[in-house]
Amino acid sequence: MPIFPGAPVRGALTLPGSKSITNRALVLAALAERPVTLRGALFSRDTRIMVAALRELGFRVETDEAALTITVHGCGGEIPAREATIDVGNAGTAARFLTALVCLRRGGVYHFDGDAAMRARPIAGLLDALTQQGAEASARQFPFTLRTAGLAGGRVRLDASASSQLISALLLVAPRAATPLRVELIGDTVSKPFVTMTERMVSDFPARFAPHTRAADKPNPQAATARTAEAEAASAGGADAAVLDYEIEGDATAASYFAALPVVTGGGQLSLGGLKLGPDALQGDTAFIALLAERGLIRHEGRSISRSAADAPPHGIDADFNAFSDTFLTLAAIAPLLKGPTRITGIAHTRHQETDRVAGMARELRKLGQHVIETEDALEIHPRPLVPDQVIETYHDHRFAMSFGVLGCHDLRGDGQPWLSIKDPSCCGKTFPEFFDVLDSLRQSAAQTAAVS
Ligand SMILES: O=C(O)C1=C[C@@H](OP(=O)(O)O)[C@@H](O)[C@H](O)C1
Ligand SMILES: C=C(OP(=O)(O)O)C(=O)O
Repeated sequence: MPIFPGAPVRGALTLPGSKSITNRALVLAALAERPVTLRGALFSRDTRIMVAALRELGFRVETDEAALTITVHGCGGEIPAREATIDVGNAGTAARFLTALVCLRRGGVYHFDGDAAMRARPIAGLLDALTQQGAEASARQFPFTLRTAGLAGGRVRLDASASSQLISALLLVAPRAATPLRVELIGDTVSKPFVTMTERMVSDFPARFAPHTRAADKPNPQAATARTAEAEAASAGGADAAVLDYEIEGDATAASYFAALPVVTGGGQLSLGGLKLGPDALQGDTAFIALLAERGLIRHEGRSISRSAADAPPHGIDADFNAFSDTFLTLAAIAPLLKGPTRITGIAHTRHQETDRVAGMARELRKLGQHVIETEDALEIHPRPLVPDQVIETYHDHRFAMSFGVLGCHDLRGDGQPWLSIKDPSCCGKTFPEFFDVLDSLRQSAAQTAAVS
């Protein structure tokens, strides 16, 4: 698909719901003792995979895509289906969170598989930890069958150096273990803000249960009191009042593309609806916007991102992206337009994501004429004149499609004509199905503004 470049963007857009928050909230709601409605939920391939899997496991889940709501009828920590086949696609969150979730059931048999890419993604560390709790896995990567034994709790050793999602998976189910689960980490932790997000969501979720208590076999006086209070509130307000609401933040990783856009189109101003900032915000990926603002590439005030044609030329950035690595591709893709080299470190773990992102990014940038130095953990991009008329390979990775989609908005030849094409742009459906429509409508409104002024 050719990308049409645009004039300086000006306008407002609403971000889709966060993938990470939606998929965590779906799991927490499935574990809750009363129904929860997620509002502003993301509807994309990754969240549909999670919804389908929860239904496969016997949970009642109602979706209303027009209203962006999903209502989950949780089963208080029980997993209804004793046997199920679960397809996790290429959704890391679904793959890791569901593997841990099913282990709450004693005597269950669950068959897991995913896309070809998922068969190469890390899961062994989590399976090893769950094995310490009595589960038996037929293999140490997808596909595998998991025979489950419930979660007894106690000490569990976990190697999560490949992905923070392995930690989050255990943290989401830990409060439902029969006794406290103590996770001892072996090796380094990557993507730390996502672990904090999990901890905060587990403790703040509206339909929170009393930790380490299974209603059926381990009554706890405190939990019983909480449940009675909830039941009274529900009967006083009628059936609808029993449904709790949970608001999903706009996706901060998706926001990175629009934060980069004014740099690419030579200025403009965008308002990012749904972006949540401040101490209550859950997503560490907002650090990307702060980084661009701090280094003078954009101005940033609340939800507004801007850049004026009169601003100093944007310079290359040297930064450690370990904590917000999904956004490194956004910066790497626009690095050819920056003055001087860009150096991105802390990204070795992204070699095991949708694709080997470090190698893939180096390959695509070289195709565009850039001088790229690739090491295990880093990329150094030295800008060179862009080579037009290239087709960007996306490797089934939404972030390649969206990042290079943003670069393509730069009017390289100054004639408003496409100079870059994206192969398989629909892979952005993993987290942001409407991405290219939003980009196109911003381009059209920028063109109208340019024609009027
Ligand atoms: O927990 C999460 O929601 C995520 C954690 C990160 O993965 P890793 O911990 O594998 O880096 C991130 O890249 C992914 O998009 C979402
Ligand atoms: C790494 C990503 O996804 P996943 O949740 O599949 O790990 C991502 O969205 O960039």
